Amino acid sequence: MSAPARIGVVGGGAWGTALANAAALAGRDVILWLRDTEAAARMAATRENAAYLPGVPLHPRVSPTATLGDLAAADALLLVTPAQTTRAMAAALAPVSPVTPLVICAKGVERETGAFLSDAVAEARPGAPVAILSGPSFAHDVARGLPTAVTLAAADGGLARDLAAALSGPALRVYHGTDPRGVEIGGAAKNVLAIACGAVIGRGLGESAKAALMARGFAELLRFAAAHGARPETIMGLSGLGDVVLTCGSAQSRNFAFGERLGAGASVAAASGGKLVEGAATAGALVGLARRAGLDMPVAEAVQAVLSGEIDLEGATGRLMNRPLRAE
Ligand SMILES: NC(=O)c1ccc[n+]([C@@H]2O[C@H](COP(=O)([O-])OP(=O)(O)OC[C@H]3O[C@@H](n4cnc5c(N)ncnc54)[C@H](O)[C@@H]3O)[C@@H](O)[C@H]2O)c1
Ligand SMILES: O=P(O)(O)OC[C@H](O)CO
Repeated sequence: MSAPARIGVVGGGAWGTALANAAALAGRDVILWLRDTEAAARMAATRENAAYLPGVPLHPRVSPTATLGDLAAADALLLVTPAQTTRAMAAALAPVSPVTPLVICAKGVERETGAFLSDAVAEARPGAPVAILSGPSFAHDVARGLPTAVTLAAADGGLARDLAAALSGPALRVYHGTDPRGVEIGGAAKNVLAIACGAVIGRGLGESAKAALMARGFAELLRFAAAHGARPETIMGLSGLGDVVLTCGSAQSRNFAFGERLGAGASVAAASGGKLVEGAATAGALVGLARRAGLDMPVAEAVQAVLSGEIDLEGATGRLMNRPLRAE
């Protein structure tokens, strides 16, 4: 494909709006679809997404809409609703734009089926090219034009290159690649690890413990990725290591903040503060995939055991610290 001129963004939360602004800054015309008609009208009138990105002006090239059919004019579609809704969104788009390339920007694994999002989307919308965009990127940073870099990968390297060029702008540098599995695994798994790191800080176990957990969690991410056909260099890049460092090191992350509140004694139900916590939705599916592949993922297992109420945080810490000693 040649570089797409019009980008459709599906989902008007924090990340969808930030990506819409970034694509507009990159020179694209952007159709931003929201499911809520009133919210779309309000955004069009006020030129601001007050619910998710207050104080950030919407770029003039971004047109909010609640009409799914408007997305038919787009040359590429970014899927930016929560991971657990990605399959349904892709299916809803099938009649509107059956072959338009889809870029999955959500981070997670399907809870019900254990499917990677690229497989879920391919099933829901066969025949349409699929790409993944992921990397260290807080919506509030990107929306304010602060610089970062992410990776966009697709099986078709030419498609990935064209899409990356279309979305790259003054503050968002989009690298391209041909390992979509590696990119999606990094984005999904780092959220689970960030919950664990947040919990360590919330319990007052210290920065040394957090660093040790991050490193061991990263080792299990590498094992998981290799067993699922991803390339190690992808995991060492922006969408793996880059996003682990960001998300596990900042209370700006919703996953980290959720873990931190759990560590401080909040219940699982209360700890999200009503925000989207993708790692909580993905932990069980990630652990299920690891078990099926015969992989040892003690950090992800500990997160899932705490979330399911099987053990408390003290029990999880004891379990991790008392594992048999082994070579690194
Ligand atoms: N916020 C970030 O910094 C950031 C950065 C990179 C990736 N992501 C990923 O992007 C995805 C979305 O995150 P977000 O931060 O935009 O979340 P958000 O909570 O800010 O917004 C989610 C949006 O999706 C909409 N939505 C929810 N369910 C829907 C459904 N069934 N159908 C249609 N729309 C629905 C909501 O109304 C809302 O507009 C997540 O997978 C997240 O991991 C977020
Ligand atoms: O706020 P979080 O934890 O969903 O993280 C946002 C992004 O994924 C960071 O790259």
